[in-house]
Amino acid sequence: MLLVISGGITLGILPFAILRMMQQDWAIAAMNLGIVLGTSFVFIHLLITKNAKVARGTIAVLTILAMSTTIFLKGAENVHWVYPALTTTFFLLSPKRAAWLTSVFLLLVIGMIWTQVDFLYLLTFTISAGATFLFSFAFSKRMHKQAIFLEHLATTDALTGVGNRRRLEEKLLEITRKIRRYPQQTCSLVFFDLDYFKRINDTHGHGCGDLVLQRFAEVMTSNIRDVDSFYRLGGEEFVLVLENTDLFAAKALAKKLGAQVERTKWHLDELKITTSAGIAQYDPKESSYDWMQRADEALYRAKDAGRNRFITSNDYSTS
Ligand SMILES: Nc1nc2c(ncn2[C@@H]2O[C@H](COP(=O)(O)OP(=O)(O)OP(=O)(O)O)[C@@H](O)[C@H]2O)c(=O)[nH]1
Repeated sequence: MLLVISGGITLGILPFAILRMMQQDWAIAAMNLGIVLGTSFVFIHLLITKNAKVARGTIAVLTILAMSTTIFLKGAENVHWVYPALTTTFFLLSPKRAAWLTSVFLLLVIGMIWTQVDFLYLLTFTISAGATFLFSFAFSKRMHKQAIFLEHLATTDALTGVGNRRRLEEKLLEITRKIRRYPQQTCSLVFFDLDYFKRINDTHGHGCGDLVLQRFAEVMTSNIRDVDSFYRLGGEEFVLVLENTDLFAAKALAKKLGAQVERTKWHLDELKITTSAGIAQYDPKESSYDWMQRADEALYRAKDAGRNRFITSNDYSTS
């Protein structure tokens, strides 16, 4: 979308820039050229970095600058360009940033046309532009809230409230990018799985199993650092992401958490629950998928070795 907008503006404004130069209307030609350069930069930057934030900010600022310059050079008869500039800015930026930028813009425009129009025109313009500002702000705020809510729904496990597989994949992508850039940093993954969970469902019912999963997630999240994060991969399989933690420290923590789970009081006194874990430290040469595969393989080994075990990818030979 932003690629189309920036590419479209570049191609749309370029002929006008050339036309103005031929007409020797240098001020407008310079402004048009500035827009063309700015949007070309956005287009190329977006293609290379895929960073939409910079693109949104740059297009919004260019829009405001272009409209202000037009009104400054061509006078109050061009003041109607304020309305699309307001809605465009609220479309591109967060409600707060857009409100700041457009407030400054509106004050600037009022300052520029002040002496060119009569009082009634100025009043009408101020009220209509103010109303556009307010409705754009309210609309943008609502959209922003809904976007945050939808993002939360799409990345949260409904039963336990911890992040789901999608959020885990986003996190791993962020971490693998960071460690490839700074290879001295470490990060370890711990795949946790409740042992014989099917028996709990079969003996006490699915509802009891659900309560165990919820309590398990609570126990884990309340015993890790703020920088660590915990996710449900699906079923009774969970993943702990430990930043700045090597394999050795991750194994020690996994054991500690496993012991904590064993000591936990569940809603039924007779429940005794243990966990198994597979641990792998990130190797900058591998993909996040391969990293997860190694932790999963270690978990498989832990189950195979009798459960209630904590095994790292270095504890067995892969050859
Ligand atoms: N209550 C509940 N059960 C679930 C949920 N998701 C998956 N399960 C159940 O979890 C059980 C997992 O069983 P298995 O894969 O055999 O694992 P297990 O019994 O823990 O055996 P090991 O992992 O080998 O120790 C299955 O019975 C699933 O139906 C859920 O959201 N709630």
